[in-house]
Amino acid sequence: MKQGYLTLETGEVFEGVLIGAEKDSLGEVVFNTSMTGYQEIITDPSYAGQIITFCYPIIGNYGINAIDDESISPALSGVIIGDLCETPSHYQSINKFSEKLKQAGVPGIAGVDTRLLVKTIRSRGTVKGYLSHTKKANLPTTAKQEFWVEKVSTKKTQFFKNNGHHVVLIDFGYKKSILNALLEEGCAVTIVPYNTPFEKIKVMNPDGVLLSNGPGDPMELKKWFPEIKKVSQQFPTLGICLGHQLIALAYGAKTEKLAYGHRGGNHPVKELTTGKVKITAQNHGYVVVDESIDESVFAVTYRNVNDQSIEGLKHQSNPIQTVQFHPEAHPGPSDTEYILKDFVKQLASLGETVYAAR
Ligand SMILES: NC(=O)CC[C@H](N)C(=O)O
Repeated sequence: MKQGYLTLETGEVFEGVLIGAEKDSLGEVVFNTSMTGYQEIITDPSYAGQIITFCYPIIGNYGINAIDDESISPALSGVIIGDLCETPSHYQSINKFSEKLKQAGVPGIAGVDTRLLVKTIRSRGTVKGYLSHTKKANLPTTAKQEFWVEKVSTKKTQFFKNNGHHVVLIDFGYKKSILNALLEEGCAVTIVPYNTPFEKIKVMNPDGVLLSNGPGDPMELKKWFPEIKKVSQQFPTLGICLGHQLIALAYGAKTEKLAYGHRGGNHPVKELTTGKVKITAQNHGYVVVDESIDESVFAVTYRNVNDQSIEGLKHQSNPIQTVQFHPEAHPGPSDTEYILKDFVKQLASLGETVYAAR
């Protein structure tokens, strides 16, 4: 195995051995604290452009199976792990973690002191890093700014037939588990590209619309805020993660970047109406700014127990709900799967809703 290096823009260099695809890679170095679920994590399109550090020390031990991919292929820029297991043991395993990376063209580095790296990111804030086979004094500055949503969103509209309500899923980089959750509830689902205008969605005559998760800074989608607002004014709407941020922005709120993001499977979130705490799966670097919420338009429904950040919003008069966390889980706890179920259930009761004048 070849020696490799991770150079952070703040100057620290971490050594290890290169795994996966043989290529250098630049990305935002983030960390995920989940103890399981590496397959779902590397295939979550929201990680496009990022290099993930796995906090859990052993990765690859239960292999890769045929069912847990969250997308067609990993879109992330790299992985950083402690111990790589090359002898997986699980009855469903069909591949090795390192092989999966190689096949997807994703480079990685193993044998890294991930504990020290995570401590570094926690003190520095999220930093850019460069994965390569040589030590670098500086990060490449020539890399062009990518628009990751464009890369991971579907190019074509896709239809999934079913007997229940028709939901349009706007694909900013959706996780397969969101689609599966809708299909399990009996929904017919139409997946549309991220840049589908309101008029086109209107013609599809959905019973509800779901705005998916996705990579990058939500402000990159500024051009689409008016369309998103129109969609939510016309149809019962649920926003998940990036979808949550986009709806907030479309109504005039602001987002900001967290110091080092929430990524993991045990983020406690308080439901404000009941005081109950749910344990959630999370993966986000941006949050909606508290002070920017117009409370006559949106009520805050959930808050993160650790840092009090906004985790959910509900429109004061229309059926628009958003969550910053991932109710579809995969990986992570299913405490909040009722959010997707309730979204579908309310479509039944809404029928021909007469919307309040806005
Ligand atoms: N999972 C997501 O949808 C992530 C949303 C956004 N890209 C963020 O990092 O905050």
